Amino acid sequence: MEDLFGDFVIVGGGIAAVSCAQELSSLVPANASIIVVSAHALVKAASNWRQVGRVAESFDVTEQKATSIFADYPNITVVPAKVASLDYSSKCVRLDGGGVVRFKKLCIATGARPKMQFESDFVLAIRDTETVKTFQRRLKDAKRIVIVGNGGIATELVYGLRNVDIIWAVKHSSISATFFDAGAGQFFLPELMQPSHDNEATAMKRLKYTTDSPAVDTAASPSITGSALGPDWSTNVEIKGAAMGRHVRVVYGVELDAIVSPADFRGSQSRITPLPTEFEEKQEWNVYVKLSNGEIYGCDLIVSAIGVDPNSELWTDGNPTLKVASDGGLEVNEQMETSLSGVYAAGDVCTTGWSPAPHWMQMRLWTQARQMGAYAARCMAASNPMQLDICFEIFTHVTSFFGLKVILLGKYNGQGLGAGCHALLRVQNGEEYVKVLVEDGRVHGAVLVGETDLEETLENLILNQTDISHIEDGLLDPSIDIEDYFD
Ligand SMILES: Cc1cc2nc3c(=O)[nH]c(=O)nc-3n(C[C@H](O)[C@H](O)[C@H](O)COP(=O)(O)OP(=O)(O)OC[C@H]3O[C@@H](n4cnc5c(N)ncnc54)[C@H](O)[C@@H]3O)c2cc1C
Ligand SMILES: NC(=O)C1=CN([C@@H]2O[C@H](COP(=O)(O)OP(=O)(O)OC[C@H]3O[C@@H](n4cnc5c(N)ncnc54)[C@H](OP(=O)(O)O)[C@@H]3O)[C@@H](O)[C@H]2O)C=CC1
Repeated sequence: MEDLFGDFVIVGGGIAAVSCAQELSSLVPANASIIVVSAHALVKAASNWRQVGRVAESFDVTEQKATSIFADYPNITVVPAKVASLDYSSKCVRLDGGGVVRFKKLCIATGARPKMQFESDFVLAIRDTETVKTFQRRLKDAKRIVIVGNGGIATELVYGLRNVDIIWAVKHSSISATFFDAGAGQFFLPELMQPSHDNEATAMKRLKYTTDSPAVDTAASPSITGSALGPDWSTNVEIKGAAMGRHVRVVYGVELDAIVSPADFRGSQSRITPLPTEFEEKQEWNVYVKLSNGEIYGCDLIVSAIGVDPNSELWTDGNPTLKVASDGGLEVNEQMETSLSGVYAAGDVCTTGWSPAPHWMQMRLWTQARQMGAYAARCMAASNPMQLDICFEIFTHVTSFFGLKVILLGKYNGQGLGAGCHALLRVQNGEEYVKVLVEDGRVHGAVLVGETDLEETLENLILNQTDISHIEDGLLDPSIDIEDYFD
C-alpha cells in the first residue's frame, strides 16, 4: 500500500472516532484531508440525538459500514486497517501488514478492552458484536452461569438473561454498585428475582446491528475488538440458556478467588455450596468457581464483567514520553491533547488529566466518548486553545436498567461529598426511585429512575448551585411543581 497523508488522522471506529471525524469534517476547509483508520469495517455512529437537559443527552446508535456512515463526508477517507505502531518522530502511524499513514494531527480513539483477571476457556467477556455472538453460542447449552462484576454489564446481563440459573458474585454489599447506592439496589431486587422478563416488551430497539464481516479478522487478532456495545444491547439480542427457567443467587462482598477444573475439583476435598432446590443441578459442571468467602459453585460458563483497560499500549510502545495515567489511559489536557504535541485522544482510551469541575467525573461511557470525540475535533481544528466544553461541567448519564429509564446527574453516588451531605428520597415501588443529594443547601447529585420528569430542573439546580434550603422539604413533593420556584 502506498503511503497516505492526512491533515487529520483518526484511529478507531467507535463512537469517539466517528464523532471526531464528523465534527472535524464540518469545521475544516473542504480541501483538508481527514483519514479514519479503523480495524473494523463496521463503525458506530450516534443518531436521533436528543437533548434531555442543558448537558444531558441521549441518542440511538447505529453500527454500519464505515463507507456508508461517511458517505456524505467527501473529505473523509476510511482506511480499513489495524494500526501497529506510532512513529512520532516521523509523524506517521504504521499499519499492520505494511503501509504508512502520515499526519499533521492525530486523534487516538482506540477504546478499551475488558479487564481480565482469570484466563480460561470458560471465562467470557462482553465488549462488541463478535463477543456477544460467542456468548450467545456458548450460552445456548448452559444451565448455570456465574457472573462476576457489579457494574453496567453485569446488571444488564442479570436482568436480561433467560432460561439459565445465575450466581451473581458482587464485590459490594448491594447490587449494581457502580451506578446505584444500597437503597436503589434494594428497589431493583424484586425485578432481578423475576423468573423471566419479557424482553420484547421492554426492548427499546435503539441499537441497530448489521452483519457484515470485520475488515480485520478479529478472531485472529484477539487484542483488537470491534467498537464497544452500547444502549440496550442486552434487550436487542436473545440471551437464553438451556435451563427450564431462571433463578438468581446474589453473593455479596466477594471476588473470584480461583477457577477449578472438574478433575481438580474431583480430586479435592472441597464441597460445593448448597443451593435451593429450584436451582438445576448437574452431576458434573464444566468448571467450578471458588469465591473469596470460600463458597464453591459449579457452572457451565463464567462471565467476567469487572471493568475495562484502555487500549493504550500500542501507542506507548516506542514512545516513552507519551504520558499514561494510573488507570492505563492516555492522559489528555483540557485540549484533549496528549503529552505529545499534535497527538490527541478521546473516548475510552484516554484519561482526563485536568482538575475536573466539582460535579463532573470521567466514566467510560458512550456519551462521554461522543462528547470527547466532538470536542477533540474542535480543539484539533482551532488555531487557539479552546475553552473547555460545557459537557465537562456536569456528569450526566441517560440509560436504562431493569427496564426503567435511569438518569444520573452530578455526584449521583455521593462521590467526594462530605459528612454534611444528605439525601432526599421519593420512592414508588417498581415505578420510581428518586434520590437527590444535598449539601450546604445545594443539590450536588441525583439518581432518577422511572419517568420522573425531574431531570431538567435538577440538572439546572446542580449547574447553577441554586440555594434550595427554603424549599428543600417540598423539593420532591409530587404535588408541587418545583419548576415554578426557579422560573
Ligand atoms: C456491553 C456494553 C454495554 C455498554 N452499554 C453502554 C450504555 O448503555 N451506555 C453507555 O453510555 N455506555 C455503554 N457502554 C460503554 C460504551 O460502549 C463505551 O464507553 C464507548 O463505546 C467507547 O467508545 P470508544 O469510541 O472510545 O471506544 P470503542 O467503542 O471501544 O472503539 C474503539 C475502536 O478502535 C478500534 N481499534 C482498536 N485498536 C485499533 C488499532 N490498533 N487500529 C485501528 N483501530 C483500532 C476498534 O476496532 C474500535 O472500533 C457499554 C459497553 C459495553 C462493552
Ligand atoms: N447502561 C450503561 O451505562 C452501561 C455501561 N457500561 C460500560 O461498559 C464498560 C464495561 O462494563 P463493566 O465491565 O460492567 O464495567 P463497570 O466499570 O461498569 O463495572 C465493573 C464492576 O466490577 C467490579 N470489579 C472490579 N474489579 C473486580 C474484581 N477483581 N472482582 C470483582 N469485581 C470487580 C467493580 O467494582 P469497583 O468499581 O468497586 O472496583 C465494578 O462494580 C464500563 O465502562 C461501563 O460503564 C456497560 C454496560 C451498560
